[in-house]
Order: sequence, then structure tokens, then C-alpha cells
Amino acid sequence: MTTFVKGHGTENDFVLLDDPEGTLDLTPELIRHLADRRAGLGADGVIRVVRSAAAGQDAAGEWFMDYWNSDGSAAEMCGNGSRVFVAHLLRRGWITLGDGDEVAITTRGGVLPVSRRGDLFSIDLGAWQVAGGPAAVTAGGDVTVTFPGMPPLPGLSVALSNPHVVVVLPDVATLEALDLTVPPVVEPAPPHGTNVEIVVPMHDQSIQNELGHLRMRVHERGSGETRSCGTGTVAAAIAARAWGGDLAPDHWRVDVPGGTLYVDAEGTSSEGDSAKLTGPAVIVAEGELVDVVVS
Ligand SMILES: N[C@@H](CCC[C@H](N)C(=O)O)C(=O)O
Repeated sequence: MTTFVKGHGTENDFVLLDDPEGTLDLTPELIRHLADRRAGLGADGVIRVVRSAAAGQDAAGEWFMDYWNSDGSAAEMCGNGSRVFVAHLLRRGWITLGDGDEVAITTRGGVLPVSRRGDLFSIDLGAWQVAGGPAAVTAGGDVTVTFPGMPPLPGLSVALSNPHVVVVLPDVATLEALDLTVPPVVEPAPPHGTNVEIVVPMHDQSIQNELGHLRMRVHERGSGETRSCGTGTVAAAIAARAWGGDLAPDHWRVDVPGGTLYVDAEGTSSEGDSAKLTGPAVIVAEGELVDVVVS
């Protein structure tokens, strides 16, 4: 019998499957079935909750967040999922985490620290880099991104543990009108696909700000448009920080359709060694999987 919980972080939603000893046969077919919003439970991603040692992963973090997109493809990291993952471990009593304390979790992108302050969780994604360095930043981007019915726009690649391309638009009306029902075309095509974040700066960029402010929509690799993407908000803040040059702040508020996230990205305008994402984690329901025939 496999128990699951359904949870979300700013409405980026997940099914988490309890598999502490690593006995579950989690196939791409089962993932697609569980993620299906009509035939299954419905989710942007499926997370197997397994002890790192049982999954053959780096046991420096006792628990491995085994993350899968809704199309059955594996991803290195999920920022929103990591907070829900830790909230679930706490609720199950599998870890303890006092206010202000930190726990290391294992992901395909490495062992990463997650901390808690009240109901908010923060994860430090570690080192980041704007691909192409300052020259690409000055030129506005290193790839082009084409949305249906629009000319190609410059996009900036940001390498976290998972891949991102960030595009800036001039106003919220254009952002809201974007058709994200089909994947944006990124050229040259990234070898392992990419998440695409589309942002509109909301703060006055001509003056120094303590806190930058972005509106964002996202098209996720392997899941389509979602209502939030944690690593995507970090990529967006890093790109906006690079574009903004000396005036750009280190601290950002990012509004997504599903809520608000906060990013602290210290470093230079093209690289840094700490990118911290902060936001909520909500557990909605729990239950048991029944034996399903997956076609
Ligand atoms: N929604 C996630 C990212 C999930 C993985 C992504 N689709 C990928 O394939 O890289 C987040 O909150 O970061």
C-alpha cells in the first residue's frame, strides 16, 4: 500500500508518494497517470519521498526528493517542490526542524539546505551563472524565444541546477495575452530542453531599490504552463539583476499567477554562489493509492 499527499507551493502542485525504503516501481506511465487532472490525482509534478541510502543517492541529505515532471521526465530540482517535500517530512515526523533550523535534502541537482521560519520555507540553490557572461547580458540575451503570433524575442539563459531562459516584456497586458498553451520555441534549442520564464519589471528601474519586483508567467519543461515555478523565479530575479546592472537589487519579490515568492541572489551581475528562494508550502490532502492499471 502506497500513501500519498497532495500539496502545493504558490499553486505549483505535486503528488508526493511515500517510499522511505525505496520499494516502489515508479514508472513514467504511473507518473503520467497520477499527474493527469481527470484520470489521476492531478499535479504539475510527482515526488517520490525516499531515503537517499535506499535510492543510491548522496546520503549527506538523509532524504532524496525524487522529482518527476507530469510528462514522466525527471528533473534536477524543483524549488516549490522542495518546500512541500520538507513540510511533508516534518508532518510525517521523519525529520524535526525548529524555527530557524536547517535540513539538508538530496536532489538530482545536489545536496541543498532548506530552512524554516514559521510557515515559510527557504531553499538555497547555491551557485548560479548567467550563460555567456556580461557580454551576453549587454546584448540582451543569448537565445531567441518565439511565442505564437509574435516575432522572436531575446532570452537570457540562466544555469541553476535545472535550465532556464528568461524573457522580458514591456507591460502586464502583453504578459497576460501570451499564448502559453504551446511550448515557446527557443533557438538554438537547449540540449536538454528548458523552462521559460516571462517577466515584467514592476519597480522603478531608474532608481536604486532595496527590493526588486517582477510579475512572471512560466512554461515549464515537462509540465507546460504552471501557476508558479520556484527555480524559475530565482532565474527571473538573476536575469533581471543582470539586466539592471549596478542599480539592480539583490533582493526580489516575484508575483506569479499562484502567489508571491521571494529571492535573495547575492553575487556579481553574472555569477554568484547563493540564490535563496522563500515561500509557503501547503499540504492539502492525503490518501492511499489503489492498484491501478496504467495503459
Ligand atoms: N516547478 C519547479 C521546477 C520543476 C522542474 C522543471 N519543470 C524542470 O524540468 O526543470 C520549481 O518550482 O522549481
